[in-house]
Amino acid sequence: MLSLPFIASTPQNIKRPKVIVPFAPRTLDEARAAGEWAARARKAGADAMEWRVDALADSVDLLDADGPAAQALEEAQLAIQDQRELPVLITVRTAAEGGQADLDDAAYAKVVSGLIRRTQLTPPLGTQPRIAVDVEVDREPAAQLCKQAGELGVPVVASHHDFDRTPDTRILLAKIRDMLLMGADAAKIAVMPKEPSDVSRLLEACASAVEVAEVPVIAISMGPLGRSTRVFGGDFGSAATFATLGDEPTAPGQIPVEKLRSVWTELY
Ligand SMILES: O=C1C[C@@](O)(C(=O)O)C[C@@H](O)[C@@H]1O
Repeated sequence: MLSLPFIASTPQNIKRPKVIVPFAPRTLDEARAAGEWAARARKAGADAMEWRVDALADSVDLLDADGPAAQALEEAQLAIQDQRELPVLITVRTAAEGGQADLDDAAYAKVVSGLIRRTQLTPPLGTQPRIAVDVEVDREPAAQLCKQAGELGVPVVASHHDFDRTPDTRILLAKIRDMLLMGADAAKIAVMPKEPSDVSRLLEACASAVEVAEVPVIAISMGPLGRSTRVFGGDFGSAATFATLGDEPTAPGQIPVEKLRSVWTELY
């Protein structure tokens, strides 16, 4: 298994999942503030940041592998590394899964593959990878992207989102199994509950996946109804949770990182 420093992987700290705070700049100017933003995130208690590259989709061409978005990302990663290396999860969330990047499978493969290649070049020689890449398991090139990342030593957090419903438990577990078969270094599911039993079912699926998976599992129930999973998901084996840094949430139900920390400090 590849090391994935921003994901809790030992039973001792599982109750306090790692906190990943999304950074979603919409313009290159906003992206240039990444180093500063990372410093604030670290101070507020983030264990890692997620760079939502898809948020740039309206202002730059994500498909241009050597274009401004890729260069901004590289500059920003260097700036972030100066901030005592807050680990980064790089995500291109497609419109099909609630993101801003309206890409077909071929375009998704091109953008993510380009990021994997650049990511591999970014950490200074001889240091551990501190950067992982999100791969949506439902995109046709997912397996090929996981393979490429594995060959280049870039950890993959495979993901599946459903903003409309919580699929059957059988489907949730099959998604996680697909992620593991593709060689992902972590498996993440974020789904929308319609009723309380959807939330408990998601947590149950998480707990049973954790028993067999050899990599960290992240399970999130979104929206106000699913908020408990963002706070107490660790009790069911979920290895990480996403929280805001005073910015707009990147998914419904996210809570501020400071609030999350203070609840945990009181309870655990
Ligand atoms: O996969 C996830 C989880 C998430 O959707 C959430 O529900 O917090 C937020 C996204 O930014 C991230 O890529």
